[in-house]
Amino acid sequence: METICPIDLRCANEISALLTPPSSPEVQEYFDGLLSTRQCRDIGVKQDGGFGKGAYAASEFKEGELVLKDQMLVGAQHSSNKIDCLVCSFCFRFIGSIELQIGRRLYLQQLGASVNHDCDMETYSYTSKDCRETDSSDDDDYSLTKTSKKLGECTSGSSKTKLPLPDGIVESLMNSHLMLPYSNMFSLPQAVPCPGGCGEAYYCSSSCAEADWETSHSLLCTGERSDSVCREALLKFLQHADETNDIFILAAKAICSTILKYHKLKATKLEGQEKYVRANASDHCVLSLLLEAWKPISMGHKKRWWDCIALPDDVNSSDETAFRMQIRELAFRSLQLLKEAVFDKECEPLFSLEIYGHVIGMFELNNLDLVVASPVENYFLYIDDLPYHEKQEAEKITKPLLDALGEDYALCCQGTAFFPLQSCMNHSCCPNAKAFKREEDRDGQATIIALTPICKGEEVTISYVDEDLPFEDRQASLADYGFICRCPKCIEEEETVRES
Ligand SMILES: C[S@@+](CC[C@H](N)C(=O)[O-])C[C@H]1O[C@@H](n2cnc3c(N)ncnc32)[C@H](O)[C@@H]1O
Repeated sequence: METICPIDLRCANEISALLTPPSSPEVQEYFDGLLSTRQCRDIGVKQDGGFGKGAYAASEFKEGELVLKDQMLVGAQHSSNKIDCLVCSFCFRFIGSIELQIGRRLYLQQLGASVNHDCDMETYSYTSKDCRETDSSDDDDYSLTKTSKKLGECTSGSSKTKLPLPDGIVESLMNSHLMLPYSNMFSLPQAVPCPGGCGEAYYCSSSCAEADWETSHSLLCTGERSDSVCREALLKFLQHADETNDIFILAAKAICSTILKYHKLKATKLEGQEKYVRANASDHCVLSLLLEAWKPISMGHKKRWWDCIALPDDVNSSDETAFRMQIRELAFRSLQLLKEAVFDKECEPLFSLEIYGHVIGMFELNNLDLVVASPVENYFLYIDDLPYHEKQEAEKITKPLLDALGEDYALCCQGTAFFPLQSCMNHSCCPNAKAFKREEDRDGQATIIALTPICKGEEVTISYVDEDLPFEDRQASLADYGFICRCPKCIEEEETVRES
């Protein structure tokens, strides 16, 4: 495919440095540092097992034991899920109050914002065939990767008739005039608005607001105090991502966090220098600092998005080249909008299509569903469990709300996130660990539990696909990750298939 992005030519050397896989000692040092900050017992990341990096047990694990709780490096709530719940834009905790969560949902429902939620819209043919996202309430495991949503794909999809409420109820829920019985048992952090004034991002605390601002939101905020170059272009970029694939928002967060980190590193470096050196500091890219800022992204396994995305079922294999070209053009359109919005001359290589494609590809190959359980569900369950008289009394108020909300009355926060340690885990069709999202683990983190006893020194493996599928289906699904599985189960079943 010919080059369509001039930055790819102009910054070829820098791009090559950014995409060079880190050395083994660098990998070791980075992940050892990360592991020291995580809730985990004795695992390590090594780069030698034949499939690139892998995670290894540094001591024994018993069946059912927690192997790792990993925090996301970068994550985003699905655009379509934003009407279902109000969560902290940085840590994804539910915020406001039970009343606000219910009132806001009903208000948006009334506005007809959930019109797209009947999932009848035509699916966007550019997105992965494997948008295997299921309703998380029915599914206890994380699904690895392919979490980007198709246009019109929805999280709330109840077809059950929702009963309307009398006038004024929704408003009084939203402005806290109506207090629901027992809701004080489920208090949520107050919603802190974005300091940039976008009115889009809310937080559970000022520390989350500050952290998000410093990490990437100062560049991606559409408010008056935004540091973006052009707010109109930013709005266009966000709209384009909403309409096509919200994985672009994740890629923008990764690029912006690298830019902000680069400038912080540069400022720290200049701090100790003479005044005239600071005044004359060039605005040329200091590659060593850009590489340092890029380190967390450099550690992720990557391929170009248009090379690794699975061919959708409705695309004929004879049209594969044209399809991949379209995907690349879609990414280029998104990149152009992002560039107009937040371009930074010193970090120009980050705006090359090569880098953008690899960042999106990294999310495509590694991401897990992000799931945070709704406190609204717990609230209604609590009411349901009350002693008979208290329940009857409470339900005079809560029952009409439940009826108005419909059967998907308490949807989880759903999104997609990159978990750096979990993403080092290789696949096996007979895995010894599993990424769960049990009720108690729906907190936005990736929870890895031992499925079998794991010995010291053994590789920790998870299954990227449903390991109970027949051999051929498993291999077909794994082709999306660009490898053929040669685990003992596959070798055995391959022979059986060949013999039959
Ligand atoms: C989520 S990453 C796992 C970590 C990866 N090995 C790394 O170096 O970062 C997934 C990629 O690892 C490789 N991989 C994982 N499991 C494998 C297996 N059983 N056989 C061959 N390659 C595997 C494939 O390249 C796959 O796309």
